[in-house]
Amino acid sequence: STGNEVTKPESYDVEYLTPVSIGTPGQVLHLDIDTGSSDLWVFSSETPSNLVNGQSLYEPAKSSTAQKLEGYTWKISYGDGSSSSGVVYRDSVTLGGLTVSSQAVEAATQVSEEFTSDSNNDGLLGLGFGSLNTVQPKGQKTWFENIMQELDSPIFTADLKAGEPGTYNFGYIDKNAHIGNISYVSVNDSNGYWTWTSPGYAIGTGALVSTQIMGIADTGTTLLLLPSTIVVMYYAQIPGALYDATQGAYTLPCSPTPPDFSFAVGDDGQVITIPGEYILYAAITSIGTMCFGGIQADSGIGFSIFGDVALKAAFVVFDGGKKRLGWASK
Ligand SMILES: Cc1nn(C)c(C)c1CC(=O)Nc1ccccn1
Repeated sequence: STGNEVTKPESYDVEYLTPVSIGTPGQVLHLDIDTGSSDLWVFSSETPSNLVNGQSLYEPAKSSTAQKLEGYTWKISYGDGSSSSGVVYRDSVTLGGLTVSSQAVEAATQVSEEFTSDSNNDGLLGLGFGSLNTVQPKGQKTWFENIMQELDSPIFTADLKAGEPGTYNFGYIDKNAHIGNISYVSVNDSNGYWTWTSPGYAIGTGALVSTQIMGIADTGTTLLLLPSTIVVMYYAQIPGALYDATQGAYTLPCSPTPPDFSFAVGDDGQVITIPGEYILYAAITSIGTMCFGGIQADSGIGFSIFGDVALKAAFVVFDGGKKRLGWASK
């Protein structure tokens, strides 16, 4: 089988939300598909109402196929400081027309302020590796791990776009969605992430700098987080760009358009180029002259993060069968 689903960007492309149907009859929630984590958790009837702010709720009591996993709990914290926790059900979960009849659905009984204030985000659907799942006493498989063997090919693809809806495909590669070859690189899943190594980068029209950048392909992270040395080089090319200690981030003039940023993939010379305009995020001054930078340092994380800023410049194949990533321009 194969499937596909549209995913829509929130403002400034900070996240992409995808309709997912849970339970019988189906309860449609809009989830943040996140290749950087492996829990499927949702706002629910068990989320204290003072922590709910417009989100849709999964109500297991209204699903004839919901089964409570007694004594099972989960608790997750993300690198940006956000967190959530709760209890666990098993229920039917349909994404892109593909149904897993017995998927662990983690109902939140606690969510941090970042999630409460994100009104359109009803939860996360992790597409990392199962080893990252936080359910106790027994870790649960992701939706993709559960559907994989039904798929024509054990893969899914991400085609995120700047300021417009994109697509997640399951089980097949849409040749019309990319331009030129797909370059594949091996993935090291030992830390549960889609971890790969880029052999280099280029700033604007500059020459490729050969250096290894080890990072994760993470649809659930907004920005491109890179080694500080590279980030300093990038913003040094932009008059007026500066590190804003108050924001704890690099900022740059909202105009003119900043230089493109390219990263290499594989040993066949494939390069993904991020247009400079993708690097301009929200204006941080009321007079709107300085903008938040889409490239920031990965300091303290231990690896780089190829988040949405990078992913929306590419067609990306997440190959669960061969544990590899495919990158193509589009
Ligand atoms: C790992 C990491 N360190 N730091 C500073 C950041 C921003 C990350 C990535 C991260 O937190 N991503 C995320 C957040 C919420 C939901 C899903 N993904």
